[in-house]
Amino acid sequence: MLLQVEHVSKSFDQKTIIKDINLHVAQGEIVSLLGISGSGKTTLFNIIAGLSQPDSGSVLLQDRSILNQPGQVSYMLQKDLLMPYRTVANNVILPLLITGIKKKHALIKAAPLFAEFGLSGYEDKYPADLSGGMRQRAALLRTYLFDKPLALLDEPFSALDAITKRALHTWYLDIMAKIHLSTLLITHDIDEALVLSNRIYVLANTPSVISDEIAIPKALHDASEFELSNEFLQLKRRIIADLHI
Ligand SMILES: Nc1ncnc2c1ncn2[C@@H]1O[C@H](COP(=O)(O)OP(=O)(O)OP(=O)(O)O)[C@@H](O)[C@H]1O
Repeated sequence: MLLQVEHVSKSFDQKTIIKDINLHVAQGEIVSLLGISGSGKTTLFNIIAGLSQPDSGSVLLQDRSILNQPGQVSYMLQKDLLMPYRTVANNVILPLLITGIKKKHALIKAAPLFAEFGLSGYEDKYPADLSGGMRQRAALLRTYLFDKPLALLDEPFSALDAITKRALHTWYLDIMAKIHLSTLLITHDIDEALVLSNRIYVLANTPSVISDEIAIPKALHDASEFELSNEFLQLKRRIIADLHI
């Protein structure tokens, strides 16, 4: 198993936020953690990223504990956080520069990926020159270049308008089919979770527990117009019931 989160609990100021969380991500899977705002998604994300310590429980990456060890997984935050004064290329290659690769070599290594990520011709532009969707693609490319076994994406598409978001979902599934980046995706968007994930964990109740786990069969994703199908609606109803909304 790539990632195993076992019996993780965390409180702030004597208030338990997440309780006895168990989840896993297998190699190549896209798994969503779905919960309403304030349910503790970011709290769990920070624990997996090694930025925060749980009160109890363990986090294993490839069978090795990564508790309190930042830098073991790559992550992308809600806001893309590209540096405004660096060109797109210079933003994207940061993970390579951090590992000591020379800028010239980093640019050579990243060059073919600009086309893959739909950023050809924008290498020398600045983040402000890009659309919101392009900025998210650049941030995702930067996350990918961290070259860690697992990527944590915290609501990567939440700041986008509905049409751009839908286009980016299609793009995301295409690129994932090529790069097979194992991903734990945090979202509060039920449709997004259903469209993008192999499996979904629903975070609900107070304190938050994993209240449901839903596998989306590949055949459903492959079907045309999955989003308009009865199966989609049934799964959405189930999640709405899980979330008590
Ligand atoms: N460092 C902290 N100190 C005190 N309370 C905190 C801290 N971090 C988070 N919390 C509390 O934990 C709860 C869960 O917050 P968290 O950010 O994990 O939720 P979330 O599901 O990611 O929400 P959103 O979708 O709005 O980002 C909130 O009530 C928040 O106020």
